[in-house]
Amino acid sequence: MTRVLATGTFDILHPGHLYFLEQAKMLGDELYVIISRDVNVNHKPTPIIPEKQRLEMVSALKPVDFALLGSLTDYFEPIAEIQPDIIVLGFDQKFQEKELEEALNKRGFFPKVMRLPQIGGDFYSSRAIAAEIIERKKKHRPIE
Ligand SMILES: Cc1cc2nc3c(=O)[nH]c(=O)nc-3n(C[C@H](O)[C@H](O)[C@H](O)COP(=O)(O)O)c2cc1C
Ligand SMILES: Nc1ncnc2c1ncn2[C@@H]1O[C@H](COP(=O)(O)OP(=O)(O)OP(=O)(O)O)[C@@H](O)[C@H]1O
Repeated sequence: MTRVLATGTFDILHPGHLYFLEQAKMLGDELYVIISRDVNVNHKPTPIIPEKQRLEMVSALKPVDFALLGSLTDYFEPIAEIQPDIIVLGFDQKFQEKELEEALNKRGFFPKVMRLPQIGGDFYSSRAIAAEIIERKKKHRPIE
């Protein structure tokens, strides 16, 4: 049994997320997904969708066997529980493969870390969807 782990915010779901999770699942037999905690999303605007709802939606996706909320304080805590054989990184995740692998090795974990590709599409990004909603709202605002 090969256990794959993917991580992310998954705020407003789109086919880019689905592609990422499908590719991840194809690398092994079971796919675990860690959902970022609201308080830990500091590298971009705070998610619109609260963490429990993000978890509920990701859990329901076909490639996902088990999704869970991440730790509030220690990113290595869920890794110890899950014991993944492979950790996948998305095309835009800031972690570097080698650095992450070294940090994991220091703590006694030896998964393979792999970077997955991007799939293009106009609304294949949560922020692009949010930006479009704001633009349309502006256009349809009645003239005062
Ligand atoms: C190996 C690994 C473990 C992670 N564990 C947690 C965690 O326990 N709690 C959390 O809030 N975020 C955790 N994250 C962070 C994210 O889920 C995500 O990578 C981060 O928010 C940036 O990616 P995004 O912009 O695609 O959401 C982890 C990330 C990695 C790579
Ligand atoms: N178009 C895409 N193609 C492939 N992977 C994607 C795509 N969009 C998101 N992902 C991956 O899905 C995971 C979760 O992504 P995240 O929650 O950051 O969504 P996002 O749409 O990239 O968000 P934002 O637009 O706010 O940056 C990340 O690993 C990310 O690389």
